[in-house]
Amino acid sequence: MKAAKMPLAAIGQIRSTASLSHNLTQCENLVRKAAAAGADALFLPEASDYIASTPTQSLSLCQPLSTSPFVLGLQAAAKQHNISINVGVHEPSPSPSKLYNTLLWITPTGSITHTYRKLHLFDVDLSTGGSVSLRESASVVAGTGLTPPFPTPLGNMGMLICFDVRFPEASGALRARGAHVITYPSAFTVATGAAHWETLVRARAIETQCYVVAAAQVGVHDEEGKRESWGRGLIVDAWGTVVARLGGAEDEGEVAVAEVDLGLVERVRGGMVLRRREGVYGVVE
Ligand SMILES: O=C(O)CNC(=O)[C@H](CS)NC(=O)CCC(=O)C(=O)O
Repeated sequence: MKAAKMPLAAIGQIRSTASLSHNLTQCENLVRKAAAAGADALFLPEASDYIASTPTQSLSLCQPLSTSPFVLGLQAAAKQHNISINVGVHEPSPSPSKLYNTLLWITPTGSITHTYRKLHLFDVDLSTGGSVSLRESASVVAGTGLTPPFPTPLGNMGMLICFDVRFPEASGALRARGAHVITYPSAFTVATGAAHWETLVRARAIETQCYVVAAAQVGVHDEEGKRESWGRGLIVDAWGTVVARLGGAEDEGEVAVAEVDLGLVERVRGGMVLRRREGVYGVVE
């Protein structure tokens, strides 16, 4: 008997700028490529709608999900190509001076069925391993909770964003609530990407025994050259093996695909049971 076809995941790599229409065109091209490759879902990076140069510009570009031409355009593309889309965007918050860093799940009918708002904000001032100074909290307000994993054609989906990858408690909680796949759309800096990106993504896959899908922004986002992202999107299986990978700037506008084998997830989990100990982790003497 022929084995049932496994679901196929695609990651897409883009270089968002402050032009929403340019970014939508890039993403629509990736939807076409992913659909042509037979993918069931396309995973796009964090902040696919735009990357601004200043907090003021970011606020001025932000639109409600229900009227954003970027979001509406991707909903239409999902429907046209009969594919699910996971995409990071900005979303207005109740505060007039802050927005949310939000992740959307769009179904092949074009509906937004699940959202997640980034919990951990990237406020850093680094001198080790390159100089990085970014203050996400200047324009972003953190979300207040995890989105429980939900069923998709690829298995139960857990959603997190970028800097969240440094907090294993978050991915661990999603695994405990039934995730088979965890997504981390990202815009890693070049300095921290070179030092940590692949190690962090693979570690989250290994310890949660989940597939991890990590689509990434790549290249220089602004004319002044102030923001540059590391790229190198990855799909990692539940054993920690990299099953799809994109490179740096040469892979702007590219997709990479991998099958999601839920049988592998079960075999990895059954063969190595990561049983938590009760009553010990909360206490450090
Ligand atoms: O600014 C936007 O609009 C989009 N958001 C981002 O690019 C965010 C916040 S500045 N970047 C990260 O979280 C990088 C994390 C990172 O690089 C690390 O953990 O090392």
